Amino acid sequence: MTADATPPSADDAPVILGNEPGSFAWGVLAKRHPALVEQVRDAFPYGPAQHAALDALLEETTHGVIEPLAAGAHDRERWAAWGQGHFGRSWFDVPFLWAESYFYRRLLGALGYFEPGPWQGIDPFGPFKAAELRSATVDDELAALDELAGRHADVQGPALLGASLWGNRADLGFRLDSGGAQPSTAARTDSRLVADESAALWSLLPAGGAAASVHVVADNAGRELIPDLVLIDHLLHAGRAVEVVLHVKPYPYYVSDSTMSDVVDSMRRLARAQVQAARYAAEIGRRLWGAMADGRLVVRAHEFFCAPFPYDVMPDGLREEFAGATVTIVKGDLNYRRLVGDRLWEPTTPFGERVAHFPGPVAALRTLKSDVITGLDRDTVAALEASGQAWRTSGTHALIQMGGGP
Ligand SMILES: O=P(O)(O)OC[C@@]1(O)O[C@H](CO)[C@@H](O)[C@@H]1O
Repeated sequence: MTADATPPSADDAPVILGNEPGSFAWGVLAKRHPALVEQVRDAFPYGPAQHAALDALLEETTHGVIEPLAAGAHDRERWAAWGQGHFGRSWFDVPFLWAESYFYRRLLGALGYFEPGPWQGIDPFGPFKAAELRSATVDDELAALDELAGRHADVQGPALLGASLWGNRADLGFRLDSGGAQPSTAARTDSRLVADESAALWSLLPAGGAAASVHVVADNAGRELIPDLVLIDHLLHAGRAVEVVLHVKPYPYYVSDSTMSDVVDSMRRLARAQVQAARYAAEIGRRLWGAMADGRLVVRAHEFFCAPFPYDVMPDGLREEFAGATVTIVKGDLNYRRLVGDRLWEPTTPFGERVAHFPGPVAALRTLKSDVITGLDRDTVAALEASGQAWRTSGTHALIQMGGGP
């Protein structure tokens, strides 16, 4: 990673680019994206036009320069504006956040996702998401919920928050780098929270308080979305919240990010868990179904969630929505990068300072899977650095941080 030539202000840290060989960002562009193109290619019986488009995308992203969207693309104007100054440059020389986001838009475009025709709306990551949802690991995780049935809200709440937090480790893009290995329970128990401000979150959501409006900005489908939904059910059922708004992506993104159809699949998986003798999971599924029906749980898919920008430039409509929330829970690594800015911050940069732009209280729940980090105390940073581990990027560490505007 190197500094952008023109950082917005002298006080800001360098914007992350992908042009330093060996860096995390470089690895994503040079290795993770090409591997993903091949995985997707093998997962569907695509025709010659799609294969040719994938070949061209592979060549462009690894050796070429960034091309604009094709004439006639429904969002060509929008991306032309979003990408000013980037077209014609190497994919490695523009902000990493922008390059990744545009890569997913282009990958879907190459497969005919947006065009009227037989491939329109077919999620290229669907087979990977479906396999995860069918897995025995999910059976076990749903069955384990029975242990929480009937327990006090103060026991359920922290347990379910932890499940939602560590669910973020189950990220299909991340597994492209980890040889397809599922994160093991052993790895999870070795893992550490580098910051835990969950007490401040719970203070906004007392059980039985029931006046809160909670927004949840979702991240991955499957093994992350299920615990997110279970946490949402807990907030509603324990009277910690009167309504929850769940924000998902408008189209498939970053491999496993949740779309509306993933919400439906996860809710079905919960509601049908009875057959795996996971009774409490099934009860939760039915309650969530009911909450959707009576409007206490609402799902939204704003286009900004697939935009290549940090959240400090979110559009006014979205800003107003978050301003009305008691708290917004923001899940995952990418959302964290967008929340604090995709820059090489000093790890001790106060998180609160970085998210002062957010229009209301915000809680970040994230396992660490990229170089961006803020809000750590000096001792924690020293211990992490001394550990010799790849603590920033390996997903072995996690955080819960609180901040936000008025
Ligand atoms: O947002 P998530 O699912 O927690 O993580 C997304 C991720 O896997 O993708 C990016 C690299 O492609 C990194 O920011 C991060 O490692």
